[in-house]
Amino acid sequence: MSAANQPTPKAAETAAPENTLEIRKLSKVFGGLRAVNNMEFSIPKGALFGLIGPNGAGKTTVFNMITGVYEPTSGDVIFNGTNITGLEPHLINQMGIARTFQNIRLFQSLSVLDNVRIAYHPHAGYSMSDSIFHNHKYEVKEKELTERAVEFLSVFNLQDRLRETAKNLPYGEQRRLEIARALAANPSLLLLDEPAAGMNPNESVALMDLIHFIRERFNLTILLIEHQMRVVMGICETIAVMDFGERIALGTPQEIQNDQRVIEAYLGPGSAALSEKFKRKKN
Ligand SMILES: Nc1ncnc2c1ncn2[C@@H]1O[C@H](COP(=O)(O)OP(=O)(O)OP(=O)(O)O)[C@@H](O)[C@H]1O
Repeated sequence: MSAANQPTPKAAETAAPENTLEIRKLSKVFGGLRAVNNMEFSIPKGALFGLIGPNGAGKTTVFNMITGVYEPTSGDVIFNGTNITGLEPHLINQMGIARTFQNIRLFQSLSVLDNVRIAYHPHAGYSMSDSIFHNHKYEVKEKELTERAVEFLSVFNLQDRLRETAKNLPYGEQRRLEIARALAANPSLLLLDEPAAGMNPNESVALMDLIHFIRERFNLTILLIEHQMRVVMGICETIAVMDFGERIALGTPQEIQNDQRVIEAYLGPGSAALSEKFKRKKN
């Protein structure tokens, strides 16, 4: 769909203004497979919200519908009171939603600095002809852009890595750089897809600190998919659990850990009853 043919975002009449994101009866069907079925949740401004579930539950498909990668089969995505369902990914990004990916996506052969400079470029403030003729305006704006990127990278403790090629960074630093790149677009909602995947326990703890830090520093609302339970339970205030495309539970980490359907989804049928028996025996 071209930008000119994009549906105009509509104000959603009933959206609660304090919610940054509302997912309403969202479904996605691939051929015969209902990957997401009537998914619903709301994320208040400033919250840290977790989306979990076994492999293939539909979590990434939800992310892809929020960010415009997939058009929902039905249902709505409301962002800051505006219906953004079906808009192109770049428009959704410009409106203030940024994401990271399950498999880190960086410009692997570029430097750390250039990875962030590229993310800033849509806001560079010079025209195509300024850049072709390398005029004074271009030089000044490029210098400003580099200074901003350096300052920004120091927030992520990557200031000593500016000239390093992205692919040569240790894994934990590549994750930090990916988050920095996403935040360079100045979003208000950040979607993190399995940020702790492949991390050792020390790196996971550092990541949890970083997520708390960026929420405060950049005034963010954060939606997180994560398989490492220690990370999800440790930082999320509310968690939605999916299984076979459906929401099977919603609550605080403590509520989720004790939910029978969640235990069965992760451990198999009958396991909730077994764990109850075990609890009673212990008592
Ligand atoms: N583009 C697609 N075409 C067809 N089927 C798809 C497509 N994308 C996802 N699916 C299917 O939809 C279902 C949900 O996939 P999804 O990737 O959303 O799950 P997930 O919960 O993110 O899993 P994981 O934790 O393993 O990443 C799976 O059965 C998957 O095979």
